[in-house]
Amino acid sequence: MESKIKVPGQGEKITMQGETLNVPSHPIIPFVEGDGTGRDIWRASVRVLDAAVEKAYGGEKKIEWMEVYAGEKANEVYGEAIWLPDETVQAFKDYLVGIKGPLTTPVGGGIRSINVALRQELDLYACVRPVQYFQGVPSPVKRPEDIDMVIFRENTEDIYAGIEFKDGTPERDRLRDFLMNELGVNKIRFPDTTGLGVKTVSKEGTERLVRAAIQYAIDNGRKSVALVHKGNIMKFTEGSFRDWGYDLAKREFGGKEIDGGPWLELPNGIVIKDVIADNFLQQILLRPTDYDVVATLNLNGDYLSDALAAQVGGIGIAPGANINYKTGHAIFEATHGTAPKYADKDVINPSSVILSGEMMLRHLGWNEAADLILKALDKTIQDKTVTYDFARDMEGATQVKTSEFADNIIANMDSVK
Ligand SMILES: NC(=O)C1=CN([C@@H]2O[C@H](COP(=O)(O)OP(=O)(O)OC[C@H]3O[C@@H](n4cnc5c(N)ncnc54)[C@H](OP(=O)(O)O)[C@@H]3O)[C@@H](O)[C@H]2O)C=CC1
Ligand SMILES: O=C(O)CCC(=O)C(=O)O
Ligand SMILES: [Mg+2]
Repeated sequence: MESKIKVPGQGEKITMQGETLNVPSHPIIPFVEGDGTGRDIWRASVRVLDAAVEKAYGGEKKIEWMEVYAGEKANEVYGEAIWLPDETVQAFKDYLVGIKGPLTTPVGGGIRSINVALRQELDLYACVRPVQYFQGVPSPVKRPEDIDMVIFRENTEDIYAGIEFKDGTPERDRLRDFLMNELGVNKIRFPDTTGLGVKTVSKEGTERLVRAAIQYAIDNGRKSVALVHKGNIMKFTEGSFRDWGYDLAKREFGGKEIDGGPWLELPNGIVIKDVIADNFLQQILLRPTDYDVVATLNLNGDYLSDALAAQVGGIGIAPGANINYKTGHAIFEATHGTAPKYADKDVINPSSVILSGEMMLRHLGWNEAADLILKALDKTIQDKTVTYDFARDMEGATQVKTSEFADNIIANMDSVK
């Protein structure tokens, strides 16, 4: 099939030297615009990212953007029902670092998640979602400023991986019969209408995620890493996640038991602890300062990241990254989805993708441009010129469009520099 990707005439690939990224001054970075509100958000975000780089480096550095296609736009561009073209996956592999907007996944039947597929194809095992509060953002809790957490969500395993068999299919019948006849699973109801899913959690998958979380805590001077799980019920998946996490912290990071365990303290004072997921959900509302870096399984991480985002103002301001720390592959993306009811209305909050871009710039070592984005976004919120989601609960706010919000951030870069 003829390639639809136009490689920019200028710019170079980002490469990996050992375990370090080698970033040219004009890196080629693939992007997927995204479905639904992705279009408005990307249009606004790319202007903010380019302006930050231009203002921080005066033209010495520049991102050469390369559009690659996935989701609904891939169907349009390739002219058939192709959701994730091979050349898109290959481009993310070849160029190492990319960014994407949200992509639609139908509920029930239809295609499986392209977002999940990309994470699996590139083995982007850590989904890193920082949750921080920007002063002035309306929040449903009394002290949102107490929330400062970074979620490390395992990104390639668990029930989220989609090993499922629909009721009434021969595959479901075979798996059910195997469970009942070969493994003696006969104490639960198994009506014919049962759908079956498989939850996979491995030691290797757990260790590389927990290792990344602890390393992040060490590198960033954080206080604790909490292993969040439902290991009392799912003993050999979520329970093992907890046990393997503690073992790794002892073996590789010198963790010593506090008062006979299971909590540990690392030589630099970082506490490794664990908490059962339902309890965690109430504690983050009541005592968020008890939590800092969080390491958790895939589905828990999905739920927790939206819940925590709500506490600091909503998923409109919740960024993220999907990273493989060994290969250097990374795709940055917001926590939220396509929010289809707002598509093409130029109203949605672009902050999550802008902040995902900010994380990407920091990942490249372009901290000056990243800092500029944070400061300018902060000022824009302080000025109370915000999109509908913040304006509806912010006294004295002026509601602006997605594109205007981006204009204001760019304009504010000069005053905060
Ligand atoms: N990584 C990805 O690509 C993801 C894709 N999805 C997919 O997106 C589709 C829609 O999912 P859905 O469950 O509705 O979740 P969404 O995250 O798309 O939207 C849920 C609600 O969150 C609020 N919201 C979302 N984005 C923003 C934003 N940028 N600014 C302000 N508010 C925002 C809106 O709330 P309000 O109505 O209050 O204004 C919106 O109605 C599904 O197909 C799903 O699979 C979902 C999550 C991640
Ligand atoms: O892939 C999807 O459609 C949903 C993904 C999601 O909710 C997430 O990554 O947080
Ligand atoms: Mg989600």
